[in-house]
Amino acid sequence: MPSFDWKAVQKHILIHYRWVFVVLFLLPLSALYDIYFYVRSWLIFRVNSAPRQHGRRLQHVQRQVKAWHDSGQQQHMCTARPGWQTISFRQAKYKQIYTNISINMIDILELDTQKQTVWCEPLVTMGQLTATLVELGWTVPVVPEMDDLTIGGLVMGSGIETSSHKAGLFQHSCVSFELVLADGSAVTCSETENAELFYSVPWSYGTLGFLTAVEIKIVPAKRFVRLEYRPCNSPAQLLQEFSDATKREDGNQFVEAICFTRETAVVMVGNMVDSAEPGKVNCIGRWHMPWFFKHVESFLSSGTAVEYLPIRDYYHRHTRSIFWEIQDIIPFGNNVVFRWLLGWLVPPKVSLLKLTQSQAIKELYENNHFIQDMLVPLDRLGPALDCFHQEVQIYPIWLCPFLLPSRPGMLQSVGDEDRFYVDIGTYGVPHVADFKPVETTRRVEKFVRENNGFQMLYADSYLTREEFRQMFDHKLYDKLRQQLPETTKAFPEVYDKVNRNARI
Ligand SMILES: Cc1cc2nc3c(=O)[nH]c(=O)nc-3n(C[C@H](O)[C@H](O)[C@H](O)COP(=O)(O)OP(=O)(O)OC[C@H]3O[C@@H](n4cnc5c(N)ncnc54)[C@H](O)[C@@H]3O)c2cc1C
Ligand SMILES: NC(=O)C1=CN([C@@H]2O[C@H](COP(=O)(O)OP(=O)(O)OC[C@H]3O[C@@H](n4cnc5c(N)ncnc54)[C@H](OP(=O)(O)O)[C@@H]3O)[C@@H](O)[C@H]2O)C=CC1
Ligand SMILES: CC(C)=CCC[C@@H](C)[C@H]1CC[C@H]2C3=C(CC[C@]12C)[C@@]1(C)CC[C@H](O)C[C@@H]1CC3
Repeated sequence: MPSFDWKAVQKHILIHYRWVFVVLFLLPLSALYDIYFYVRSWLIFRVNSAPRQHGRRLQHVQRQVKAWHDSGQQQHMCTARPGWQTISFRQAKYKQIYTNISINMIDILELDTQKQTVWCEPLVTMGQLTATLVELGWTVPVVPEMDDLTIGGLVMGSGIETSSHKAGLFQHSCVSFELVLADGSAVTCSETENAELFYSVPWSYGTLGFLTAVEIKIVPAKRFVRLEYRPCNSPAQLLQEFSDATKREDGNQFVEAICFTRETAVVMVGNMVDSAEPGKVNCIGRWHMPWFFKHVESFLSSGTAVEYLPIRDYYHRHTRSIFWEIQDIIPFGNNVVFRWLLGWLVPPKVSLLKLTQSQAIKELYENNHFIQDMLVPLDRLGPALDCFHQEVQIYPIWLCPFLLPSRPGMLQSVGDEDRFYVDIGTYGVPHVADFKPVETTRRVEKFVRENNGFQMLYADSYLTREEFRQMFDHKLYDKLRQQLPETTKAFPEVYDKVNRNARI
């Protein structure tokens, strides 16, 4: 009588019935968390207590860094933000070894409508910022999609959205940064003050100093986004439609595409408007509405169409379904009965999914899942889609164009001129026979490197240190690390924080 393989049964349940735990526990917990921080942020902003608290919090960060300095600088430093709270695929191993500096700065400090900027602390999230600004008729030029993305992570890492073909990456909307350096001094930098530091902060992953405030441009927000859906039925049609929409000078404030197969895609072009045509408003963000990407897919059969989305519904259109990742977590999540009954609790927080994932789930995502955002020159989109199709065959694919301005810093486009790039986002289960995470990812990384592209570093990066330095221009970064006080003692290099071996 063969013995019963309890471990196999347990693994099967943990993987195939994860939705039970997610629906019964994580969804309610996530909702409670969001309600608490929404009310807290609303109150703090209304009573305007944040600016006074900021000075105290800044001194707290400085004191911690000076204490590290006085204790003999035994270990590198990093922020104390728990790794499970970050919108990155893994948790940072170094947080258990380095000296953790608490930067619990989570408030919007000041909105200056004359200067048209907003001052934020680094743990302000995109959901918090849009909820505050849009109500007042303002927004920021680039609103990265997911609610829980923080200003600190989007500056020190990277941020992109469908307005990036006009406004660049999130970093290109930033006017100035306030940082605490390795000697405990607080400095501000901008294009006119400490400019080399200003250009080196983006993509530095907290290895030049601790970010304590960011000044970001604001632009007027209108009530709706007029969104035009343009189905494409061949790769050639997609490339033409997507490139024309991206390069068009006037209009097209928002451009993105979702590829549903190698042949089919929907290009979406949007513009902010103050009023909507009757009967064409789609409040896609409402709890009971379908997942956005499923709604977009329906236009492949119904043809070109125009809708008007309330602006916050548009900004966070992929949030409820975590792009399309939720289908692997709650497979029936788009079912109309589930949506009407429990849709108001969705999505589970990425942080809690990270915090509670079992070893079986981690192994499943390690060996049968691929999550990457690769940034390639727009004129290499065709070969890039061929490469992704050959290597992983994951659909949908998210395409988001962006303008990379010619500026000093880690991201240098070929020929030192402003250049259009495209973010190719692939998140899901590979459908190729011989998927091997390391070998496959390294082949894709090689394609991206050879085509003057970049890898978004929230994902698993298998680049060697040499390959990483080929992909990202370290000239100014290395100069700053030598010039800034105590920096090489205080912080590792970016590579040491983002390569796959630095994460679990
Ligand atoms: C149900 C649940 C869900 C959670 N989900 C998240 C999450 O998605 N993101 C997350 O950062 N933490 C999350 N947390 C972690 C939360 O920050 C911890 O409970 C933390 O230890 C609370 O710290 P505190 O008691 O000092 O509260 P507080 O001092 O009020 O909060 C401090 C910490 O909470 C987090 N935080 C506070 N406000 C925000 C904000 N506006 N945006 C992002 N983070 C903020 C930051 O990590 C911050 O360091 C969650 C916790 C629970 C119980
Ligand atoms: N639409 C988009 O653009 C999306 C982007 N992303 C990714 O998510 C990331 C943002 O995730 P989020 O959770 O907000 O960021 P994280 O907390 O993951 O931070 C990213 C990096 O920035 C560093 N950092 C963050 N805050 C500070 C600070 N105040 N001072 C110094 N260093 C800091 C962190 O250092 P440390 O490790 O020391 O804490 C970490 O290395 C982006 O970088 C992007 O790659 C994900 C989804 C969508
Ligand atoms: C639009 C850009 C630039 C990036 C989008 C990236 C996201 C789709 C991923 C970033 C972190 C990822 C995580 C997961 C899904 C996809 C992301 C949100 C999980 C929730 C998948 C399930 C695992 O158990 C936990 C993962 C945490 C990180």
